[in-house]
Amino acid sequence: MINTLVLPRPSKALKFSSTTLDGLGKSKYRSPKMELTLTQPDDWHLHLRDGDLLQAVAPHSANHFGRAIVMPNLKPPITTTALAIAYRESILKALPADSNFTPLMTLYLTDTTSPEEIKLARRSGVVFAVKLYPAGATTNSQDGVTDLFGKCLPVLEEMVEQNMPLLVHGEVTDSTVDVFDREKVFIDTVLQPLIQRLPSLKVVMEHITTMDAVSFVESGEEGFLAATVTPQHLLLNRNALFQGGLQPHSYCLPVLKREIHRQAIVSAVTSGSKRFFLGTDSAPHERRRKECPCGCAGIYNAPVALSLYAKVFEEAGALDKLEAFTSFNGPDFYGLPRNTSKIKLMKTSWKVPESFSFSFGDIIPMFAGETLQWQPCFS
Ligand SMILES: NC(=O)N[C@@H](CC(=O)O)C(=O)O
Ligand SMILES: [Zn+2]
Ligand SMILES: [Zn+2]
Repeated sequence: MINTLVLPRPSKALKFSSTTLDGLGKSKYRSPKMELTLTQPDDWHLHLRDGDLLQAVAPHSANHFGRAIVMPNLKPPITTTALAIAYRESILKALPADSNFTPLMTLYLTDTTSPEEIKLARRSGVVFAVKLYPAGATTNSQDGVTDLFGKCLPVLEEMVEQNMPLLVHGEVTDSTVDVFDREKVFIDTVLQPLIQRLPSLKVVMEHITTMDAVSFVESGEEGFLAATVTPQHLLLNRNALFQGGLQPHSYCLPVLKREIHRQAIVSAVTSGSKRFFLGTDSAPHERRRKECPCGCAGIYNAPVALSLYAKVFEEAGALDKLEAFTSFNGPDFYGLPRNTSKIKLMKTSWKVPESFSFSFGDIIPMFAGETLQWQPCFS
């Protein structure tokens, strides 16, 4: 299925602009009028959290995405199939009544995860991957793996048996390694040896940030090695962290890198390669946990992600490649059916809210208060 770029369709566009676009009046509608019709996208890397945060953010993802790989780094983490089943139930309860959103659950790998747990996960039908957090690498990773080859080989071998993908936060945690080099060193010291040892293990390198990761993924076996890519790593370089002062809402892990890396990632995803697919890494934290002396890592992008991906592909002159990235490459890699429903993106200016306010606090979205050009809408 090829995505359709229709230009112009004035009457339909105006109808959408007045009735279905959030907070948007006809007066803001700009020419030339364009709309993109895409097979409904999925998000292959999402943090939905739990409790109040889950209630707050689940509708944003459910509005735009059909399915999402839900990350297991809760406190305490989702380390068993039983916990994943219970977490899935609470996600389903947090969704709007008419939502068809499907959470695809993951297990948090630890030094003590058993091969039997992988069998249970596969049999459950609701767990679709296992997530590797090197202990100490990122938010809520303290229970992660301390020694992958020393502690986890039997589990990884069982994952090969069960055709269960390993999703990887690809950074070393050695404090003597420069924070901007941690992804590259992880590729050289962990991922390369892992793939050599277990070539039939399906591996997704999550939220890639460097040209080194691009080359590594491109050199792997298609169908066995792939990567998710976030809006922030496509649109921002490390200057964004210090633009006019310290910018906590641009801080995520792996940290933003140099412009040359951003460009390599843009080239990779807009090339049409099947090895790269949409994973927002939308990672909400309450404002007071970001704007504080030791602010935590994570960017909340669920409400803006599709607009931002469209912007990247448009600026690269590759809108014809957008749909494969948002809607085909992910399910194809996971061996799941592609979605059949469609969504539309309208080329129209809209302002990103400054914040989302809830009784428990505020969440600041990526590009808060800025004007974007593509807006998802539903007819
Ligand atoms: N990306 C982030 O900066 N943070 C994520 C964890 C992760 O994906 O590494 C989070 O859970 O907040
Ligand atoms: Zn991560
Ligand atoms: Zn993440």
